[in-house]
Amino acid sequence: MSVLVEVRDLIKTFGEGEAETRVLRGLDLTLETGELSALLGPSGSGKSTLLTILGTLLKPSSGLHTMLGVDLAAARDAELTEFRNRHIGFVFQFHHLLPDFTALENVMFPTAVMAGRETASARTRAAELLERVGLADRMHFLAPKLSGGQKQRVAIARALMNRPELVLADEPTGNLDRDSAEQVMALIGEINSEEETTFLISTHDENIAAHCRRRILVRDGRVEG
Ligand SMILES: Nc1ncnc2c1ncn2[C@@H]1O[C@H](COP(=O)(O)OP(=O)(O)OP(=O)(O)O)[C@@H](O)[C@H]1O
Repeated sequence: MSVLVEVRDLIKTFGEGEAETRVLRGLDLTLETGELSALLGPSGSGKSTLLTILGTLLKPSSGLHTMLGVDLAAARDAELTEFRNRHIGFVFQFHHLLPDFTALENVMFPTAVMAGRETASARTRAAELLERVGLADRMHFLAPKLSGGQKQRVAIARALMNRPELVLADEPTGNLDRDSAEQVMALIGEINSEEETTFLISTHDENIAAHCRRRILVRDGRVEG
């Protein structure tokens, strides 16, 4: 295994002066390639803030953050955007699918839009991914015609479109019933072992954490243990 992500002495504060809140307080974390980890911790402990920083959508106040050996804490915004598009996928609690488009278009669009055109290879890749997540027969359904679990599987396919090394998931099953949540986690487990994609999944649900090989507990802005 090799180191994919490294975070050292990460500090994140919001606000200034008397209103300053220190959310991450010297957090250390290493993620190895191919890990499937649950990110656990009490509400307000800083899990979403950490995921947002790891996703390069938010800058830390200080500390070291590297991924694939690139110093992201020092990178400029344009570099971060490029890096994020190439190497990181996101799955959120709410799927954020575009309602006027089909499952296939929802998976394909982010990549096609970035490339400035709808490429044949993007369409092929999107179709393969939808097959992979068990939605070959739903490809041409408009997003609102899919069930909650199916929408979340489309969101997973979309996150994998650019073959990211890291997928960050913030409560990905928080909006699903128990059976759909289990299916989504089983799928994540399969993709993780087949493709060595590293997953970091924030959750409050022990049943979800049980699918993950590693547990990372955040408390008071630090990783415990
Ligand atoms: N933009 C912001 N401005 C000010 N405070 C913020 C901001 N974002 C988060 N916080 C604060 O940071 C703390 C940690 O929030 P965060 O969302 O990271 O926690 P969490 O562990 O993900 O919680 P939950 O499990 O409830 O989702 C909270 O006290 C929150 O109020």
